[in-house]
Amino acid sequence: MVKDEVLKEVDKGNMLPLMEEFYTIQGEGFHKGTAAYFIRVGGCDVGCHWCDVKESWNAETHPPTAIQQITENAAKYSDTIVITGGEPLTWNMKPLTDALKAKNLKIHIETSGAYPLTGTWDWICLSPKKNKLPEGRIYDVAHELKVIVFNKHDLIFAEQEAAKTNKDCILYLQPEWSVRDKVVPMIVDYVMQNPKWKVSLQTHKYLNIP
Ligand SMILES: C[S@@+](CC[C@H](N)C(=O)[O-])C[C@H]1O[C@@H](n2cnc3c(N)ncnc32)[C@H](O)[C@@H]1O
Ligand SMILES: Nc1nc2[nH]cc(C(=O)O)c2c(=O)[nH]1
Ligand code: SF4
Ligand SMILES: [Mg+2]
Repeated sequence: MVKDEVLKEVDKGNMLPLMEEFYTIQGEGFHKGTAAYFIRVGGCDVGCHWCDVKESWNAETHPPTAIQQITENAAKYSDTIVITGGEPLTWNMKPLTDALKAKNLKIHIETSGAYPLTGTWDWICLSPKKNKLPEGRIYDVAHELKVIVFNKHDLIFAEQEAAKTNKDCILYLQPEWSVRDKVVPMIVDYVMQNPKWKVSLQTHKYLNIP
């Protein structure tokens, strides 16, 4: 395919810049401990200074890949697929989620919500970022809110974001990895004082798995 055609297919969501795929254990949030196949889509301009996958940001460094290929491969590994990135909602997720659904797979997303929600999802983990806030209906449909705590102010931000969510949304505070020793005691204290929140840890990093 020539470059222009590829760009058009990426625009429609029929091809996606694929950074990596791996079968692992979901490390974070509600489904932690559950085996799942991860699809990491490149491209993100949210710019979190502590992002643990900065190599994902530049979409041009990740090969545009046909969703049929992504889907057929993923189906071999697991009945639960996690779409992450980068920021997956940079792209139209409808073709990918339609194709995964046609294979009867459960589809989860990890998203900052910085761009409009596309695709159909069995589980939405919304991890909002101060520098590019989610807008619109994602708060109404998110299954879990996962706020990363880098400093004390993030607890105030967490409450502001929780106030926008639906009543069934499960609320998590997750330590930013590089400052975990400092913020874990603060989070523990906060959750005991405010038990509507739960703690989420990046357990895959403790397990030394992807
Ligand atoms: C790399 S992001 C990709 C998906 C999407 N861009 C997002 O931010 O939700 C996956 C998850 O890891 C979290 N995360 C990224 N860097 C982290 C870090 N240094 N410490 C803790 N969580 C982090 C994000 O907040 C998000 O919940
Ligand atoms: N094991 C594992 N669990 C995860 N949960 C969310 C992740 C992500 O980067 O989106 C992630 C990841 O990178 N690895
Ligand atoms: S939104 Fe997600 S992928 Fe983008 S910089 Fe922030 S943590 Fe990284
Ligand atoms: Mg990760």
